Amino acid sequence: MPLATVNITREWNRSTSMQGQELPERIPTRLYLISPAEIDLDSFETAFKEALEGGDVACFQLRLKDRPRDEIVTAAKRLMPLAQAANVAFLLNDDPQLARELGADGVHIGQDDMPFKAAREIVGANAIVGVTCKNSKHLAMQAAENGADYVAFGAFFPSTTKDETTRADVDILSWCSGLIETPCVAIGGITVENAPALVKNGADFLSVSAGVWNYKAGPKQAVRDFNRMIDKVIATC
Ligand SMILES: Cc1ncc(COP(=O)(O)OP(=O)(O)O)c(N)n1
Ligand SMILES: Cc1nc(C(=O)O)sc1CCOP(=O)(O)O
Ligand SMILES: [Mg+2]
Repeated sequence: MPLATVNITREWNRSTSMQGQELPERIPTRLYLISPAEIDLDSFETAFKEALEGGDVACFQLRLKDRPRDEIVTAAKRLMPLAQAANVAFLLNDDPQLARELGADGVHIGQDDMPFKAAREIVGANAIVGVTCKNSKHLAMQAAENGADYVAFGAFFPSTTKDETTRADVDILSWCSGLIETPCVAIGGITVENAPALVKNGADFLSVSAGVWNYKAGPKQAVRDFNRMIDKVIATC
């Protein structure tokens, strides 16, 4: 399985403070893009290429909900090479078996999907397996103990992409980044304008769909503006 060289890990840079102690510096939060639930492949491929041209993106998740398998396969075969050529991890939503068959870099599973251990068994130790934890510290600790590569909290804001969500508070991001090594992903209605609080509170990744694909100035400018916002916020941390 071609594994993108992107590591979903949180490493701490170290710098020496004035008093000579070592202080960890924040690794900048990174973007994790999610496809719309339904796409026209030709026009989305154009938008996807534009987003990748806009700047740093860590991951992309293909999340075609309730679409025929052959449509998902066709989209993955078109989009995955673009992602991996740009060193962006390509994840599939919901379906570990299909992720493995497609040679994806990983899979995202929620609480109503296949259990983590079964998913890990299918995709193997080298693939990325992320887990939805909504607003639950218990789910996050359980996923981390099981070996999840990231835990996803949300929704932090109302989402136009997913109807049924559980509201999460930014405190869970600072709790997670202060307690567990597993990287934390923030998701749900995230925009350039409302994301600073998520970055400030320790989100390792911002998982965004409409905030990029529906951005007024286009997906390339969206990625650029998200990264500029992240750099600005991290500089003040
Ligand atoms: C990064 C990320 N976080 C959460 C989700 C939601 O997953 P799930 O709860 O399984 O809901 P669906 O996306 O399957 O509708 C996600 N996909 N990605
Ligand atoms: C896929 C997904 N999961 C969520 C959760 O709360 O678990 S919110 C969501 C949709 C993310 O898209 P947008 O950035 O357009 O809100
Ligand atoms: Mg799911």
